[in-house]
Amino acid sequence: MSGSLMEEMREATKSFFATPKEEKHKYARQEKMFEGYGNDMVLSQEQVLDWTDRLYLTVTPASHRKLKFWPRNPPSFRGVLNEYAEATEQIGEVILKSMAASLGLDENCFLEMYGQVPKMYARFNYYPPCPRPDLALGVKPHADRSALTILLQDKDVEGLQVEKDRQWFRVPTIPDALLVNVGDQIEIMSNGEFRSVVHRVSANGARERISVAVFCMPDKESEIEPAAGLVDENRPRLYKKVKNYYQHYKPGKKTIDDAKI
Ligand SMILES: O=C(O)CCC(=O)C(=O)O
Ligand SMILES: [Fe+2]
Repeated sequence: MSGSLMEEMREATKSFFATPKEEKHKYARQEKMFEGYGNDMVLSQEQVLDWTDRLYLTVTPASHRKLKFWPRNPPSFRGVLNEYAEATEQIGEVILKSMAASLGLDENCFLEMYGQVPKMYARFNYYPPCPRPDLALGVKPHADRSALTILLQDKDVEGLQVEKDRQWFRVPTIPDALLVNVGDQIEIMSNGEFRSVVHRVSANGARERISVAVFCMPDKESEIEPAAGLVDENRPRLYKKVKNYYQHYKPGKKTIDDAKI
């Protein structure tokens, strides 16, 4: 993907979040629905909210788009997102093939489990400056329920952190790079060879930050499970067969634990 397309996507995202709130509310998500503009879905009174505003859209297949949630302002938004989605889809495919091949599997092994109608959702994240960054997080620790997440980070402002060995490590911003996170579904398909990464976003006292996460997902009718080539007497099967995994979310729990044998 060209650096200029990344920059156009960042600019369109910033411009959307900078429009007046009446404009953004035209795309507001309905209660209990994930698609549209808003913030955290409130599932309990004790819930601590993330310090962020979001816009959540289905981007592929094009026939599943709900255009009523696609911003008209800035006017470039829809065209840029369309182009960005096509480029991202191709990158996702190349990475899935390479990941399968790197494990000695047929390169189409993961793609075949993806089924007929793989999906991509885009989540546009806006993190306003936070008066008490010591008390809040932009996004709480979580692992993505996608297969892969292709992340376009802010060009200037850091915030993302990944967990390894019970420690948090900051992820630097690299202007012309996309960051690819392994999600839960690749962990399952690879029988744990690739691990879904736990990550969070810190709050920033001085500067706003944006990011665009594209979640790549198998068809919800498709069953996914550890690839047969990765299971033998020395490598026991670690995960069950799952379907429509994205909907398995349980607040406060690690979704992947449900899939473990
Ligand atoms: O803002 C970021 O860098 C990460 C956002 C994220 O983890 C997500 O949207 O799932
Ligand atoms: Fe995430």
